[in-house]
Amino acid sequence: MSLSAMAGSRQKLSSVLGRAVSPWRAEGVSGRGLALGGSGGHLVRPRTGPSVVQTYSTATVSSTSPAEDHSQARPFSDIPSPPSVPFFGNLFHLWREGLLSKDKIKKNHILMFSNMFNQYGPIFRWKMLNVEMVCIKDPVAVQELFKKEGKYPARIDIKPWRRYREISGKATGVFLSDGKEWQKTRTIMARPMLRPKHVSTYVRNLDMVSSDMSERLRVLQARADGIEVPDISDELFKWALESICTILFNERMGYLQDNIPQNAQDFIQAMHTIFLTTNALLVPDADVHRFLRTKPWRQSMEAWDTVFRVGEQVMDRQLQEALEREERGEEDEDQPNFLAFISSTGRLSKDEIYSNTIELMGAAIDTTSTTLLWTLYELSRRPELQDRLHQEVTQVIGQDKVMTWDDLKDLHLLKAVIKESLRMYPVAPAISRVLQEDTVIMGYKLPAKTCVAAQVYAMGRDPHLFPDPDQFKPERWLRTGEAHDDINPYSSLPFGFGPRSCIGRRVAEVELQLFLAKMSQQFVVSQVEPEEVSSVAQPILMPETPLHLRFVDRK
Ligand code: HEM
Repeated sequence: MSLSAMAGSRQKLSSVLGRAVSPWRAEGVSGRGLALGGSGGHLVRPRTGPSVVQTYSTATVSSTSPAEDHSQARPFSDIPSPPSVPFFGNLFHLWREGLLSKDKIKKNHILMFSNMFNQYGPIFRWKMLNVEMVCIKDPVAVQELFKKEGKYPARIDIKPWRRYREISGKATGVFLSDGKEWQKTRTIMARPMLRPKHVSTYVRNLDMVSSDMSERLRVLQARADGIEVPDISDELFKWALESICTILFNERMGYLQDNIPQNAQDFIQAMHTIFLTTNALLVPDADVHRFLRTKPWRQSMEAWDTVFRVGEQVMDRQLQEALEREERGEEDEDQPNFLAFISSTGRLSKDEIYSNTIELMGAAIDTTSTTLLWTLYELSRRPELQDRLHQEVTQVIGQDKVMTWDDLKDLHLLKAVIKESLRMYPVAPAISRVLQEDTVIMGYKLPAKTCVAAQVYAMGRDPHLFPDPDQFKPERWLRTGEAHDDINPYSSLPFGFGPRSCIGRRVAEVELQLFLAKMSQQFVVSQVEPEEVSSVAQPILMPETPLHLRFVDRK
């Protein structure tokens, strides 16, 4: 398919680049709706109708409709909370409990949130200086929260990231914008990112990426002479960057090799720095760090500079090459790509196109690669599960065939493995919404602007919601599984929910499916020294210690 075929409302490439060339036309894609459900017809998926069976039973107050009655609702101050003092809130209590030390903060998805639910029940509030939050882990309440998120759902403000845009004059992309601006951008980007018709066209290129990745693993394993593949997370970061760039630009970047361009390495490193400094910058407030020019502030700002510098270079080159091809009258694009599509709509400025594309590059690396890492870790502990996966993949795809979108639909066990991995290790341990109006949740009156966090990690590990929550059991997601009907779909929402949910969900799922299918065809993965690995949230949920994995060829 040519670039012209991807174009929308006749924007000229010249209007992105400032030169005169022929207009791009749009492909007419119909249908609507976001990727709310799982990916396989045989998997349990969130339902949007009335609440499903509530399996959580420790709620001290009713969480459903009667409580919506504002007149009967209890005041905000009645919500259980750790001991608090005026202005400082729970600061001293949390400090006394040791939850604010650098090491403990990383474990707070367990130490603070999971434990406080045990202590206070399925809803509690906490406050530290200017940050106040209500945490919930009742799936029915989570469903209520999303139902009431309003026309322009908003997450908690990640101030340091937003400040960078303000200071540098860069446009705000879909992740950080709110209100009408968010809605406009989201509507434009949802088409190439979420519609199956678009996403299915990325499969061919992504299949090549996963084949190359398998080859790379084979080479690295041979070099390691039967011992672990060194720096497996670094390899997965490169895989994630190669995958997303293939989707965004329809071009292979060549990142699956030993020496990748310094720019790409800088980009990956800068994204890690941005995540690693975020928690520190939120307390007491990003502006205090800015005023004092603290180390995390400087590191974060430099990292954003790097992300934009590299991202802009990549995009300048992509647009320039596209322009030159058009000027030569070449119709050499037989695959759609994201950049061509959003440029062609004519509804985003060049700065907005750049910021949004760079945000997608950034959002795609640590999320997808960490999910893959956790999945490999769990698979390495279940050789019999790997055999069943191998069987499924060889039955559906065979040994060498190029994988297609239709093939992926039939990989039910593989999809259940990914769902289970995300239940136990959700990249984002919590998902927040800032209430747009006064709202009653679980029988309490919450004023507008309250930040409510659905604690995804805590729900995923709740034995009332998932029997044996610390056991990796993909079977629970299969229709043939014994307990699947009891799973409340709102109890595992690793990609969030509703119109503000992860826009990269479908592409992430396809990338993971292709990688894991190829890997199951060809390798058995094992841990060099089997060991338990625990998680840290920084703020992405990552393994606390490096994983030592070995990939043994099945041939
Ligand atoms: C396993 C991989 C991934 C996970 C678990 C994940 C998870 C999430 C979550 C939890 C959110 C917040 C949703 C909400 O507030 O309801 C989110 C938002 C977002 N994600 Fe992902 N993500 C993944 C991969 C990706 C990829 C590959 C991309 C880019 C291609 C991406 C781009 C974004 C963007 C742009 C948003 C903000 C959307 C908006 O505000 O409208 N994510 N993601």
